[in-house]
Amino acid sequence: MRILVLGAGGTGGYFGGRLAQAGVDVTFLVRPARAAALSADGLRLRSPLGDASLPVRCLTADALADAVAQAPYDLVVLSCKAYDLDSAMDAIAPAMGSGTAVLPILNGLRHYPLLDARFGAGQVIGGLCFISVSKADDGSIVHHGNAASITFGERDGASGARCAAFAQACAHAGIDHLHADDIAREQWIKFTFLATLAAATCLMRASVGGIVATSDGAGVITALYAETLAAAAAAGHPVPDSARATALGQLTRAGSPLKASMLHDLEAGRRVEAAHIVGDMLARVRAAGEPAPLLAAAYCHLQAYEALRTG
Ligand SMILES: NC(=O)C1=CN([C@@H]2O[C@H](COP(=O)(O)OP(=O)(O)OC[C@H]3O[C@@H](n4cnc5c(N)ncnc54)[C@H](OP(=O)(O)O)[C@@H]3O)[C@@H](O)[C@H]2O)C=CC1
Ligand SMILES: CC(C)(CO)C(=O)C(=O)O
Repeated sequence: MRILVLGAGGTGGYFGGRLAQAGVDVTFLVRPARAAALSADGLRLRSPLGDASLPVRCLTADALADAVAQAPYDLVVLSCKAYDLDSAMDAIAPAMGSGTAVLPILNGLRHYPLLDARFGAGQVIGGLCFISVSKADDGSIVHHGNAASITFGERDGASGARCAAFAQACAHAGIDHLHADDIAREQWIKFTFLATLAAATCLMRASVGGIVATSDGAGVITALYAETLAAAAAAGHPVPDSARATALGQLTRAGSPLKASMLHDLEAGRRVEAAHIVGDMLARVRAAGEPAPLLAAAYCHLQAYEALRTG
């Protein structure tokens, strides 16, 4: 399977790097500054699952059409931030021939209608990932903790040769993965968990452990999670009881250092995916006719942060 990974930041750098390390045919589609750094230093991973320093193939958008003419890609793994989606879709467009699928691993759901409109729903696989990872100032990919998994599946429920081939590539690279038969269910389990985590940790500027150590912290997080569950139910994908229990356990664990990647971005003064994650969840709960005062407070806070950040 020939794979093109858009972006060599946290998630794309980690998963693409692990695939490349195992000898899978991977090329990174990156912007010029990242291409220069990757050509000079290779891709460096710092991870509890093993450090690596790898020579990797990379391309910039202007060279993609020629590369595709020589040999098309089977799969494009999309790992940009949501606010870069338009430019990322422009960049991958020359690779999106009729036999090429795109697998987004972004958080949230709002990118799917946009990808469908641009490339056709049949070419868009459902995906998500669980990992805590970032690109350090020196360009290396720093993985925090041991979790590093990808979940993917055809959105029409078909078993699909392309997902099977990607599952095989992940297995070959030792990447924890789930080829899901109901990807919408997995997406809603992740989206409700993540939107709660992002809203709570960004609003309180604290880890889960820091929040639940306060007098009402666990109750606030539980109430936030309940707001998001209403959106999942209204979408026809209610979060199963066992998944709720697991999520709430993680969201209210005493002493937990867990923070959303959005809080890491916020603490570093970077742009955040506020509209894509918390704002979109809020809109979905409201469209379902349910109250969402805590999501509204979190989204208000994030918008105020963005306004201050951009001056
Ligand atoms: N980080 C994490 O722990 C997790 C993140 N996620 C989700 O994954 C998604 C990606 O996050 P993350 O990997 O952290 O983001 P990063 O910002 O670390 O990486 C995104 C990369 O995409 C590149 N990119 C954006 N637009 C283009 C373009 N047009 N052409 C080429 N490259 C482009 C950026 O390049 P450049 O450097 O040039 O700007 C950047 O390196 C987000 O939706 C996030 O919420 C999900 C789970 C965990
Ligand atoms: C919750 C987590 C860490 C899981 O991957 C995540 O997706 C994020 O913080 O963006």
